[in-house]
Amino acid sequence: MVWRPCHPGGKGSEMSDGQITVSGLTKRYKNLLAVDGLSFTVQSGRVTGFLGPNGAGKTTTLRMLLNLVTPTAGTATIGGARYADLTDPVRTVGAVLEASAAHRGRTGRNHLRVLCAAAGLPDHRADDVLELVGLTPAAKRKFKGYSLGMRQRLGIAAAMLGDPKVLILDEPANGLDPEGIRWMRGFLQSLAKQGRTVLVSSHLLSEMELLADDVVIIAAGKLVRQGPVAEVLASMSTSAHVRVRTPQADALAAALAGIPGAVVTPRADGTLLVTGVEAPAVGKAALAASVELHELTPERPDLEGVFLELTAGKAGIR
Ligand SMILES: Nc1ncnc2c1ncn2[C@@H]1O[C@H](COP(=O)(O)OP(=O)(O)OP(=O)(O)O)[C@@H](O)[C@H]1O
Repeated sequence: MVWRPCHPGGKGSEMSDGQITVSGLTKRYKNLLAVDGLSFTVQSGRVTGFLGPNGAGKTTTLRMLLNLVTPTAGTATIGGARYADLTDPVRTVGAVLEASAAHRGRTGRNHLRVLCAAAGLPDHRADDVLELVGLTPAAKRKFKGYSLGMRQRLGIAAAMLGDPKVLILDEPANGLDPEGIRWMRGFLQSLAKQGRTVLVSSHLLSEMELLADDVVIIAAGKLVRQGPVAEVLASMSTSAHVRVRTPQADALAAALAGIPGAVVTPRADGTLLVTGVEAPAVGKAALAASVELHELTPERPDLEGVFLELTAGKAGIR
C-alpha cells in the first residue's frame, strides 16, 4: 500500500466529508432502552461535546458508531457510510474508547509499530504520531512505566495512525492533570481547525465549555439538546440571574417587590440571588430606594447549570 497523507488544513474539502449522522439510533438490552431513538449530527471542522449523566447512553452510542455494538434500530454513519461499510476505516475514523492498553513490556514506539503492521500502514507513522502527541522523548520507554497521562496520549497517537478525518474519544480527560487537560484541549481544537470532525464525550462540563464548539446533550438515551455551545447557553438566558451584595437586603427586597417577575433569594455566602430582572434594573431600583450596593454582577448560566437544568430528573445511573 502507498501511504498518502491527507495534508489537512490547506484544503478543507479533503476533510469535509467526515460528518457523523445518527438517526433514530436505538439499543435495547432486555428491558432497558440504553439508547432510545437518538438523532443528531456532528459537523466536521468543529469539536463536539457529547454530554449526559452517568448511564445516559454515551458509550453505547459511540460503540454503535464504531460497529462494536449492533443497534436494535436506526443508523449511525460517518461521511455517509456505516462503519462496517467504510472502504478505508483506518483513514476515516480514529477512536479512543478507554485508556490505552498495551503490552507492559513493549515500548510506546513498538506498540504503535505493531498497530501499523496490523493496519497496513508504514512504520514511520508510529514516529509521526508520537511526535504529534508529544511522546517522542518517551518513545523508547516501556509502556509499564507510562503515567496515565502518557497512556492517554499513546491512545490518541494510536487513533491518529491513519491520519483519520474523524476522531471519536470517550472521556479523554479522565485522570489527566490540569496541564494534560490543557494539552488535550489545544490538541483537539487544532485537529478541528484542520477540518477534522472531533466528537468527545465528557462529564467535565466546565472543560467542555472551553473545549467544544457544539454540544449534544442526552439523558436516559434520548436527545435533550444539540447546537453550538453559545446558542445552547443563550437559549437558557431566561434563567439569567444577578448576584447582589448589600448590607440592606430587606430594603432591596422591598424595592424590587414592585418589579413584576423579580424574585430575591438569599444565598449561603451572604449574597442575594435576584432572578427575573436584569442587573441595570436592580441597580436603578436600589438607587431609587437609597440602598447601598457592594456588588451587582449579572450571572449567565454556564454549561454546568444548563446541563443540570436540562437533564434534571431524567435518570442518572439506570
Ligand atoms: N452490554 C450491556 N448489557 C446490559 N446493559 C448495558 C450494557 N452496556 C450498557 N448497558 C446499560 O446501558 C445504559 C447506558 O450505558 P452507557 O455506558 O452507554 O452510558 P454512558 O452515558 O456512557 O454512562 P457513563 O458515563 O457512566 O459511562 C446503562 O444503564 C448501562 O448499564
